[in-house]
Amino acid sequence: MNPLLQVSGIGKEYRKGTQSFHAVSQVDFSIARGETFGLIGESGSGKSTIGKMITGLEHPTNGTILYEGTTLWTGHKFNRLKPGEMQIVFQDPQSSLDPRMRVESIIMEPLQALPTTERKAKGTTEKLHALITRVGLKVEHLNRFPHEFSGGQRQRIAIARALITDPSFVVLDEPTSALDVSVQAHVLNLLQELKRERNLTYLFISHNMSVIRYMCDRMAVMQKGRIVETGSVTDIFTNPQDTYTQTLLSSLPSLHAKKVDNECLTEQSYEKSANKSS
Ligand SMILES: Nc1ncnc2c1ncn2[C@@H]1O[C@H](COP(=O)(O)OP(=O)(O)OP(=O)(O)O)[C@@H](O)[C@H]1O
Repeated sequence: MNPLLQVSGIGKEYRKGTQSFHAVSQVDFSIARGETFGLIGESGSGKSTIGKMITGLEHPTNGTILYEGTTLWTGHKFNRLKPGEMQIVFQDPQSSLDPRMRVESIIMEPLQALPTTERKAKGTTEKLHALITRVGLKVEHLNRFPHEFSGGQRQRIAIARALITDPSFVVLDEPTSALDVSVQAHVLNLLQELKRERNLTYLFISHNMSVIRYMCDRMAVMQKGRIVETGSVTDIFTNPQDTYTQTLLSSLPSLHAKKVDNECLTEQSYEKSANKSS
């Protein structure tokens, strides 16, 4: 079957004066429909730049990006195939939500990119109320401003905003890294449920191996702008081939540890937190 997204040889070079810096070099991967594909690597390894290039927020210096077999990045122009088809959720809802806008306007804003009939169909009061409730907030919250919410609630608003256009593909760029551990678990479980309910495909960016293991089917490990290893999460966790991947894995206390801290959330702790909330 053809992949939903295919990234081939993409690179991003930033220039400052006469200096140039390759943030991303020769990156290849593909994501099948319905899959969650993880990108992991240390800070500055190029993960966010890849997410931005796929969603058209940055233009690749070279390479190609295909979506449903159609070229997204043509080498000089980003072809947005269907408005709202692809969305992105950023790490920090504090800075990604406009503090002067009420929640209703924030969530509805992406619909502006859609043709009028589609905008009207997707932006009904009924759909808005169903969505805000589904992400765990209340209808009365629609009239409030971002500063009136906790970090976890703000990320739920960002998730609702990403889903209002009924996308098929969502880039999740460190969506829980700025949140408390117990809140992280709830938001990750919400993302899993929404994926199932809405047949979503995710590119999941994280620097946390445990989060990647919990969320993803396949993954790529990045170091200094390049992918050093790609494979199924199971294969990479049980038999890492690259020395950098081995180092990342060896820094995990234990995949079966009971310990819960900010750096390592185990699968067990997600389940425990999720059960507590239900
Ligand atoms: N607009 C820009 N201009 C110049 N350099 C940039 C720009 N955006 C990113 N970079 C540089 O590109 C490199 C990759 O950045 P990127 O944000 O993609 O890394 P990352 O792996 O997502 O890191 P983090 O986990 O810290 O977000 C970094 O060295 C960064 O400083």
